[in-house]
Amino acid sequence: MEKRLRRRRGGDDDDDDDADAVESWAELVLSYLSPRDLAAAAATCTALRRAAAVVAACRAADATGGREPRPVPFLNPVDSQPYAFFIYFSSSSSSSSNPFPDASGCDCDDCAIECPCRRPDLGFQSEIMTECGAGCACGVECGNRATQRGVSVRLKIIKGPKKGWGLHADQLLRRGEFVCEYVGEYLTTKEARKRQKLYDELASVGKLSPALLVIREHLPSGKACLRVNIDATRIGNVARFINHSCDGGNLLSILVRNTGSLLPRLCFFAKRDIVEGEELTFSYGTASVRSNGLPCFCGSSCCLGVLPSEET
Ligand SMILES: C[S@@+](CC[C@H](N)C(=O)[O-])C[C@H]1O[C@@H](n2cnc3c(N)ncnc32)[C@H](O)[C@@H]1O
Repeated sequence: MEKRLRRRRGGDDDDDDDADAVESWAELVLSYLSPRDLAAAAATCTALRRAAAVVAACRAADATGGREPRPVPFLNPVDSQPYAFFIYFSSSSSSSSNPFPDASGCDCDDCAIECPCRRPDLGFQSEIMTECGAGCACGVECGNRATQRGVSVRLKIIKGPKKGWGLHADQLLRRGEFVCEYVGEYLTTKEARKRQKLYDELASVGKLSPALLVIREHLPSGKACLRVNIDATRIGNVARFINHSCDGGNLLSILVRNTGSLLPRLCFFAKRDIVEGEELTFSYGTASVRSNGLPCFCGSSCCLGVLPSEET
């Protein structure tokens, strides 16, 4: 950041000490400010205005802020909004180091060949997959941790006239290829209900694009159901930009459970070959559509006209 700032200023030697001080903490502080607060900070002095411009340009150039293997840029052919603001949390957060020494895990020489963490009856197209976890001896490069290395395919976030920002492939994605995890805050159902109410109010007047997902995992007994609430509205990753399609979309959503973990993670894989530039979509669900549902603009021939929204 410091180097970039200096380059942008053309190496002026007459910048005062205050400006240098600003540069040293600008990235740390300004990159956490909302666009409104960033603009307010920029209005206070020249040094902050320069620093804020760099922060804004960096955000637009890479939504991940360097936290994924590849940058994911924002592109906006619709209006002047340069980026969408949220706190980025990397999908590679599922650590391979073991914070719980007693946690169960495998000790294989090569998990890609045979591994107790891998359920052989499950695989691509199944609704649930299992991967090595924090208690396993293997590292992040293990062959049974395909969804734990972050977003390694090329993606871009493009704003559309009706659906807002959407996630697009920026390369050919092969059928079955891992795309990204749906990263966000895991909420209790009580908190999810509280937030959903607020989000509905804000969304109905166009002030927010909520990204609160409710997942239900039917447990093997068939008698119980685990409800998981993931809210990517304020804290999340690129998956928070995936829009809904009534035809089910081109992404397959699969629950992935790491050995030793109670909660599953929701991961997206290419359902078929997806060409460069194509928008990535999945179905938000066929659950009962609420009367205050937002209009759906997925454009598919089977569009219901209203966004599915689960009763929370
Ligand atoms: C998870 S966010 C997706 C990213 C969002 N488009 C944005 O700009 O941040 C979900 C929100 O996107 C919009 N959205 C998603 N799919 C849509 C669709 N098919 N038609 C209209 N709006 C859609 C709705 O506002 C929805 O609440």
